[in-house]
Amino acid sequence: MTAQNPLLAVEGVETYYGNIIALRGVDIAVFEGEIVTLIGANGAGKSTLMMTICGNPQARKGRIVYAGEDITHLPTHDIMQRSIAQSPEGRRIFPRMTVMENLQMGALVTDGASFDADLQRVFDLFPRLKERQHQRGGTLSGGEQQMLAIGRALMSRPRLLLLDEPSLGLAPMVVKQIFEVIKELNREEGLTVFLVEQNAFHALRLAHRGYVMVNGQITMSGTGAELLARPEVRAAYLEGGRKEAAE
Ligand SMILES: Nc1ncnc2c1ncn2[C@@H]1O[C@H](COP(=O)(O)OP(=O)(O)OP(=O)(O)O)[C@@H](O)[C@H]1O
Repeated sequence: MTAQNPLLAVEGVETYYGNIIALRGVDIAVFEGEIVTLIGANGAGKSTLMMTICGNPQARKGRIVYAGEDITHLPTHDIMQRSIAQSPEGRRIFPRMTVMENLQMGALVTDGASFDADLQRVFDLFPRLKERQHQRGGTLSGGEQQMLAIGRALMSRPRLLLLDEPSLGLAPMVVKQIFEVIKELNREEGLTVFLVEQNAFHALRLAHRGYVMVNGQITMSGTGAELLARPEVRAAYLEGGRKEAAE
C-alpha cells in the first residue's frame, strides 16, 4: 500500500433514509497506519457514514474502496470478513454473555490459531476485562463495556478499526485511558483507526488527520493540530474540551 492508495477511500458517497438524504457526497481517505477522526455535532451524519462503510445502510451513490476492493454493495457480514472491525456507537456488546464469551464472538472470523495470544493482548490492554472475564457483559460499567467492545473488535485481528464515539457517556479519566490504548495500538502495531467522535478535543489531539462534518457534508479537513488551531473548530466543537483539558 503506497501513500497514493488509501486503505479506506470513501468517494462521493450519498446515503439516504427513505427519501431523506443523510450523507451528501462524502469524500474521506484513511491511509495505512493513520488515526483519522471525523468530528461533528449531533445529527451531522457521523454514525451514518460509519454504518455505510459497514454496508447498512448502503450508499446510493458514490463508492467505498477498502484495500483496493470496491465494497460499496457487499453485505455487512462480507465486509466484516475483510479485516475491518467495528465498535459501534452505544457499545453493542452481548449483555447476557460473559466477557469471555463476548471476546470469543469477536474471534469468530479468525481461524482461531492465535486466539490465546490475542486474548492475552486484550487482557494486557484492559486488565479489568481479565478480572471480570466470567461476569456478564450487561453488568459491566459503561467504561468496562466500552473496553469490551474494543477488545471484541481487536479479537478479530483487524487491519482497520472503526470506532464510533468510544467516549460517549464516559468519565474523563476513562476516556483518557481508552484513547491511550488506541494510541498505543497504532504506535506499537501500526493499526489503522477511523474514529468518529463528538469529543473533538481528545479526538483531534489523538488523530493524525481529521475531517469535520456538518449536515452530511465534509466542510473542513487537515491534521489534528491544524483543525485544533482553527477558530471555527474551537468555537463550534471545543468548548467542553477546553474545560476538560484544564481539569
Ligand atoms: N434510521 C434512521 N431513519 C431516519 N433517519 C435517520 C436514521 N438514522 C439517522 N437518521 C438521521 O440521519 C441524520 C444523521 O444521523 P447520524 O446518527 O448519522 O448523526 P451523528 O452525526 O452520528 O449524530 P450523533 O453524534 O448524535 O450520534 C440525522 O438527521 C438523523 O436523524
